[in-house]
Amino acid sequence: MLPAPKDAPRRLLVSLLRYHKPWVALAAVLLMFQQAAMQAGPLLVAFAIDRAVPALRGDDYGPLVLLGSLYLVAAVASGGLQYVFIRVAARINQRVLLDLRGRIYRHSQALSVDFHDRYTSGRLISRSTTDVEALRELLDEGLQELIQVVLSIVYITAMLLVLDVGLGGAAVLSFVPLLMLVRNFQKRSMRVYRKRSTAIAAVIVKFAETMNGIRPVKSFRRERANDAAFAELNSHHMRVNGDSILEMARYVVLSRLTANVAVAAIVVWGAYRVADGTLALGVLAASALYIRRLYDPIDRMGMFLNSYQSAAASLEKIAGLLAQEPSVPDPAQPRELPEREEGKPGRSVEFEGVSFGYRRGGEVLPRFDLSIPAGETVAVVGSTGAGKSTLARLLARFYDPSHGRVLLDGVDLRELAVPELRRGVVMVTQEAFLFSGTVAENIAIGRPDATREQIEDAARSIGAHDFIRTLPDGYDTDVRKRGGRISAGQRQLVSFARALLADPSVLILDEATSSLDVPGERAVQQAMDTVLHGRTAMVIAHRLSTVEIADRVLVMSDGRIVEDGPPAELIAGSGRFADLHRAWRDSLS
Ligand SMILES: Nc1ncnc2c1ncn2[C@@H]1O[C@H](COP(=O)(O)OP(=O)(O)OP(=O)(O)O)[C@@H](O)[C@H]1O
Repeated sequence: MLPAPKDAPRRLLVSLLRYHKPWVALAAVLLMFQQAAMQAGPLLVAFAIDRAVPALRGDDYGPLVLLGSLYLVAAVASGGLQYVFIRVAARINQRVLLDLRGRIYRHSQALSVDFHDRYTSGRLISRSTTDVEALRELLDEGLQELIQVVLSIVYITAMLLVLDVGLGGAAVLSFVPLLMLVRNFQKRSMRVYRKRSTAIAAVIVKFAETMNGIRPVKSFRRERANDAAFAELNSHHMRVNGDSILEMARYVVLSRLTANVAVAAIVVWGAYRVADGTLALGVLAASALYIRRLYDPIDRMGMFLNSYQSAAASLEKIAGLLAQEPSVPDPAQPRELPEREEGKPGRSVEFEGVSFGYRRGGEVLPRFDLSIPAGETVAVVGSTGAGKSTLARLLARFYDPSHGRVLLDGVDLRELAVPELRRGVVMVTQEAFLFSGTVAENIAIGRPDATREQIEDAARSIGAHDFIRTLPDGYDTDVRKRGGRISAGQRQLVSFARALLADPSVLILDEATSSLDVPGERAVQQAMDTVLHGRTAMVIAHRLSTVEIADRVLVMSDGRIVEDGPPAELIAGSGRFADLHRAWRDSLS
């Protein structure tokens, strides 16, 4: 679980309700009047028995008619107030939930890549679905229950004391064991609810992971193994859920038993006193009704505690998530990039005394310096795990270096204003991800204000225009609906068109490892030439043809740059790259 300050859940709830203070106050006032109207009933019964019945014997109908009318008015008022209250409460609750879901989304998106390396999307989905749902239950039912319970206890105790101090006092005393039960239930159920929230998150994580990786699942025939793993998580969730129901059942049974014993004792005592003549019959009848009503809320208190504990466990998790700070924060005093000279291609990049390690694990890139002049295309090669992607991610500022600085035209990336960084450096990743929306929208992601003409121009320059036109709705084809029809090579072309339109000064390209058919490969190669032209570029190269168009090659091994020079020079030498190049050539012949 993510760490959060101890009172973070409470503070989160308060901050969510902060904007709705007047409405919360109105809801509280409505409930106060509603409860007063509701609790007037037994008192009116006492008057009816002790006053109206004797008056009736003297043919005086007045008191009975009055009491009957009052009873009716109280019942109608109670119902009417309850209706208005429900509407007000729904208004508050829906807005609070809207706000919370929005906060979770915005915050999760703002957190840095290293957070998402650790915290799976399944867990995030669980936070914004089941955990928000737990809060909804608390707000929709729980809080209303709580206020009603507290108010009815206060009103009823006051009524009982007014009717008869002895009976009232006895009823108050009987609350001591009940409160002890409540406390005990609260402690035990919190543990269970924490476990339950984790268990349901595990179910969702497994689900999301399987469906995200459905292709490898199919190709490795993982269905059975996954079914077994899922069944285990699913039944664990069921067991933990069962535990929470048992806790509730235990509480309900014990509290009812205690309440019934108390009612019996008080009624027996009251009956003796009526027989003695120290208590009026109407007062006993009203007291018995009130005492029943007094203990009724104890069950409902259980319901409230149930939803409260469940919501508290969920709020704890949500608060933990919201307390996370981005590890790659926006600069406090953002700096602009210097004006670009007319005709100068791209911007210069400088890694100055940089070293880096991921949060989990040791140092991946030991201290190094690297200078890339503006307009240069650098191909980075090396064996798997050598640190090529890590180098690229530092330049894209997915992570900040542990030591040293990465400079763009002399400005530290950490100080660079966010829009400048967005325009300055763009990374095209291997998977060429397409978002839901049309092809045109996908191309325009880096420049939302682009006109249709500019979008089509970019696609044309990349060589994607012809295939896009053959799609069912051309540029307006929804990529998710037709996702299956856009091949890997075409997806890459779309992502190149996107990069070309965004027109960054520095382009980082993680070349796809998956090989395409020969025409597809050629099209992608040409598109790459176009997109790299006129800017500074870093390409993680997996193809010989890519290396050959680079001005310079960096060979990486174990996080170090072991060779650095123009491709022709390195090929002619006797180093690692020359070996690699020979192997490549051999594989082509
Ligand atoms: N998110 C991460 N968290 C922790 N360690 C990581 C992370 N990403 C990469 N590493 C580690 O950093 C080292 C360098 O990885 P990197 O992905 O930069 O290599 P690469 O040269 O790009 O490899 P490939 O060609 O296979 O993509 C590896 O040892 C890897 O295990």
